Amino acid sequence: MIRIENLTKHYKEVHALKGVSLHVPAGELFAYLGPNGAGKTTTIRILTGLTRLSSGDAFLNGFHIEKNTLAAKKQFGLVPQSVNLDQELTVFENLDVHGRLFHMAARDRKRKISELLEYIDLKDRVDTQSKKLSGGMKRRIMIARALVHSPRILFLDEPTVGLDAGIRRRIWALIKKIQQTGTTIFLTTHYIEEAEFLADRVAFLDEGRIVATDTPQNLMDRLGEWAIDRVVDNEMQTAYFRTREEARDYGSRQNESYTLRRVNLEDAFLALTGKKVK
Ligand SMILES: Nc1ncnc2c1ncn2[C@@H]1O[C@H](COP(=O)(O)OP(=O)(O)OP(=O)(O)O)[C@@H](O)[C@H]1O
Repeated sequence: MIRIENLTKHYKEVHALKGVSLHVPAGELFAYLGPNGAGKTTTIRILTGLTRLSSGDAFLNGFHIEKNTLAAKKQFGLVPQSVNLDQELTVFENLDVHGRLFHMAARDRKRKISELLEYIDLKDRVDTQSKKLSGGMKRRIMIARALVHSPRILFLDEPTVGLDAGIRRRIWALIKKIQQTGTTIFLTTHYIEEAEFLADRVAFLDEGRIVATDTPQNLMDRLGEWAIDRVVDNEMQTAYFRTREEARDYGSRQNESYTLRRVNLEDAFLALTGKKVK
């Protein structure tokens, strides 16, 4: 559904993408994970026609993004990182404008908007001015807006950035629900637990290069199941183990106090790049 081949992007002397290739099959929820500046937004901007690529190819549902732009643009909905609803317009008007851009008939727009507001549990806000909504509601409305024209692919750029933990979980539930309708979802995040919870597969992006692509479980299994953290000479050191017993045994032989915990995706990223995601 999404195919990227050897994609590069230069902004003058900055090499934001240095040859990214990946394939996301239909229906998959794919997370693109990396620290600030890794190139996540640049990739989404290229795929959605907001920035031109420097070299390489990219296809959405078989349509080349620069040779068959119009058809490619119909394949996706985009939820950008920052809130860009028209604050003066009502919820209905914000969604309706989007439907008009895709030349949907008035009756179809009305039906689809009502269906989507029901789906995201905000039907009672249909006539509310967008500026009166909470941050979490605005995010849900932006997701609904991206779905008005029934795209096959949904791009979510940091969909829960700045939201508190409870609201973040609500958005996660909505994203899972959308995937269950068969939509392919491409999500960027620097919240490790978001990728771990949501994604079928994850790509780790570091300085414009993909360093690993796999399921969250396989990426973590490369290290083991248990980790021991301890502070040695003011530095955190982590050791990995297959079993809890091995880890406990190791811990009991150390002079310092230690913390025993399960391996997470952050460990996998750190092991591959030497960096933390956050
Ligand atoms: N318009 C631009 N002009 C020049 N450099 C840019 C531009 N947009 C991005 N960059 C640079 O390209 C690199 C990748 O940026 P990008 O925004 O894609 O990263 P990101 O992984 O999305 O980070 P974040 O999590 O902060 O959004 C960074 O070094 C950034 O400074």
